[in-house]
Amino acid sequence: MGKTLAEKVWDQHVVRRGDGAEPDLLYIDLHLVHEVTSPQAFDGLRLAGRPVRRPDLTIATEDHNVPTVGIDLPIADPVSRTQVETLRRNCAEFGVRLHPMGDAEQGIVHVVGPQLGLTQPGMTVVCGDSHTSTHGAFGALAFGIGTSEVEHVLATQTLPLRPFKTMAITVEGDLPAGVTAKDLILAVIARIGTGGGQGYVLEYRGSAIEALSMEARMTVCNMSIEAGARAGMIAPDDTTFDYLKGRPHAPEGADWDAAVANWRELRTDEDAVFDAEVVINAAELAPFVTWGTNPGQGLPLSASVPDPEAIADETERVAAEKALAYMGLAAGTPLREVSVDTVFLGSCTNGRIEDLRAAADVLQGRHVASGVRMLVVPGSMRVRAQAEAEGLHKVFIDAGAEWRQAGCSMCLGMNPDQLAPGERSASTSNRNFEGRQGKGGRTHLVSPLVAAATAVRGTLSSPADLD
Ligand SMILES: CC(C)[C@H](C(=O)O)[C@@H](O)C(=O)O
Ligand code: SF4
Repeated sequence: MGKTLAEKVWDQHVVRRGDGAEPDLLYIDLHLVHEVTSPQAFDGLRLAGRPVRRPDLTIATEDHNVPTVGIDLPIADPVSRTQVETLRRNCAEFGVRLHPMGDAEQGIVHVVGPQLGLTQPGMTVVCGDSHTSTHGAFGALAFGIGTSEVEHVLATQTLPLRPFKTMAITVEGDLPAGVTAKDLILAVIARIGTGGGQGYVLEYRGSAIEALSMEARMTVCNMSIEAGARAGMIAPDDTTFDYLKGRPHAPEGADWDAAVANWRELRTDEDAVFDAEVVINAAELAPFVTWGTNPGQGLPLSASVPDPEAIADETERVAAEKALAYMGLAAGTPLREVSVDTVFLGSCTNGRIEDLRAAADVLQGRHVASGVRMLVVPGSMRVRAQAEAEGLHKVFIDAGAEWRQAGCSMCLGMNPDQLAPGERSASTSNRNFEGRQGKGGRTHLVSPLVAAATAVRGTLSSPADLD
């Protein structure tokens, strides 16, 4: 029987087979590190007197706790400052490459790896961060790990793991105009639920996936974790290779040719069998927004806030009632009439250059509605520099949006970028949990196109509503 892409990558990395009784021991090709989940791992190494086994396969960046204004000043918040200073000390002591605040390569860990060409097809990639699934867009097996696993990888460059199940998410057809990768993945999560992917590696495939750009593929894989999956993957193809070629860490010359030849083998075999399969018709998708407090509580923008009474499943009904109470929404309200205070464009889901271009395109010659604040936070300093080279920052500033430095920012509000209690945002990030963007803050997950149109109209909108 043939193998799936995930199984191929897995098999190529087994250092020792556990044969069921014990987990397999897997070799890790790339370990990404940030300030939130690494301090105890470095402490553990220090206590045991161990070095970092492969500093050359380990790279750190400051992202979660960094402010997005005044980055030349000391960080005001003592907890954030300690986190960042601890990462700096640990990286210096253990010889790990770090991109600190202000550095040209600093940014969100999942934006930095791909843009440097560190993330490559067929690799195993880990990070103490759930959205490591992003890197699966390159055909890498990439997943988040806990802090004790971070320590294990730092010490040994391996990880004990039990095999995952595999699920194909096959999306055929063409996405309608104005429908993006973000809408696609929100629709997938609404369909399979936030627990639907549990225990699985998802492989996104089909003509709609093949047609996506590399950055759009990252948006899709990024949110695999929001369906509960361990990882999401897409088979590498010419889109992948074109994106990688010439990046700082991509192979060169004959090594490049050899690498591409190997990467072309990284496809699910015709006769491979997935443990589960979901089929989606791209032509039926529409701009999607969430109305609730988990990423599966989403609907097309043209719909209305659902009525919990009409939900048959008791658990879902109770969850919907609770979500609507928190979100301050009444059943039956058209989603297009929901007004927001804040628009956040950024995060490892939608903080890349194509996302900024898409939003700027909508904002060009328009203005953010009065009473609405819009934060534009590039996913990395490199994205920021590129946007400035293209003049996108001018479009944002002229439209009345705030042009910020790179980081996670309002995606989770571990820095000063937060919603006040009761405030409502349209956000291009990936989680709408209670309090995620600030205590009492209410989050609607949207695409960059919807974010920009919403900023202009002040209510949840798509660019088509602006004509
Ligand atoms: C802080 C970190 C551990 C966390 C994650 O694992 O995802 C964060 O990035 C998030 O998005 O909630
Ligand atoms: S941008 Fe958001 S989801 Fe991504 S790593 Fe940062 S906090 Fe997590």
